[in-house]
Amino acid sequence: MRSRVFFAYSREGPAVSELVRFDGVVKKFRTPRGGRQTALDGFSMTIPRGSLVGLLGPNGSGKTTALKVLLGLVRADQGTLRAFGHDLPRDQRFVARKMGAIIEGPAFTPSLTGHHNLRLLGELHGVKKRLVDEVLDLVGLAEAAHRSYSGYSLGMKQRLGVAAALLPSPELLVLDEPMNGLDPEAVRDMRELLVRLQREREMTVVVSSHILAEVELVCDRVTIVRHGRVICDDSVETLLARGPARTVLRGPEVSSARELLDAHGYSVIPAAGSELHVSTSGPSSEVLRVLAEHGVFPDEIRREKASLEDAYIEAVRKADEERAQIVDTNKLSTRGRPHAS
Ligand SMILES: Nc1ncnc2c1ncn2[C@@H]1O[C@H](COP(=O)(O)OP(=O)(O)OP(=O)(O)O)[C@@H](O)[C@H]1O
Repeated sequence: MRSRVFFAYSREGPAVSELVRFDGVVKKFRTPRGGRQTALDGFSMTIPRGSLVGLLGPNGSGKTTALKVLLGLVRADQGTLRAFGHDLPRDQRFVARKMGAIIEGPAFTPSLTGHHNLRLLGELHGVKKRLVDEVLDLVGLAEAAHRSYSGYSLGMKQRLGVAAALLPSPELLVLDEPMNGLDPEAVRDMRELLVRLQREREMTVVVSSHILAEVELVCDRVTIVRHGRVICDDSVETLLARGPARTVLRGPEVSSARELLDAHGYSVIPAAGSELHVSTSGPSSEVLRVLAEHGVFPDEIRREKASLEDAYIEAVRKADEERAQIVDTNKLSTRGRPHAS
């Protein structure tokens, strides 16, 4: 039989396939100088039940704010948010019981052991000691459970954070940058843990991250946020299939090729071994034509499948282009408007 921790599937009748839906959510913060900082600007996304969602976006794009709104830590100014078939913030208390989270790093008492820290948190949720042992085991900290938290590595601290988030037996686990600052081994442990929670425990997991290669490996869905708006909310498969292909150029002339292609609006990433990765929605021959017209001839050219990084950079570039066009159009229409007399 399933343990109590994870026996959390819908008791409200048929399973809701869409666990969360943000629709046009707006959040503006007051700044110390009395201004307004827009963190969410019509934010819309869905979280399907059972998915492992990667929430991506540049620093300050609104990821943490969106997660805080979902968790009831911040109140939206406009828009609608539904979770588990309930409206938020109206039914926040009901929905809160179904979610576990780490936002901006968990706070633990350094002098206490991992086990003791969790016992104290467990008392808040009214959970039994057995459950504390179970979550510690699940995150791979059973052996280190009775060591003091201050001696834990960063990876162990992050996993203890996940263990704490699992204490309320959540259906939805929300983790803000759980892989931040971890070494490759700890990243791998965290990746395996997330996949296990999703596949074996049937949990829905949302992770915000800047580590695109990891997101590509573990997530089945990606939401990209830019300037408080969602510019892509899709399965990783669809995003990669729809995204640009990559033309790889190699040779001594790649730095001039980079300048040229940059100037022609291509997304260009320099890589190791004098390689240049060029995201292209059209055929590689278009890239070669631009180079040849300027007398630049790479030694080697090959075409590769795009990575999530290519798709991400392309999505952000397109969104910025569209935004710049809207700004230009607004400027023109303001200039063209007759002055009030
Ligand atoms: N409490 C607050 N008061 C004022 N401004 C805030 C507050 N919280 C967030 N912001 C601003 O809202 C915007 C979005 O911030 P948020 O933390 O949601 O971004 P993020 O995508 O999570 O960034 P990062 O990747 O750096 O964690 C930023 O401009 C930030 O400075």
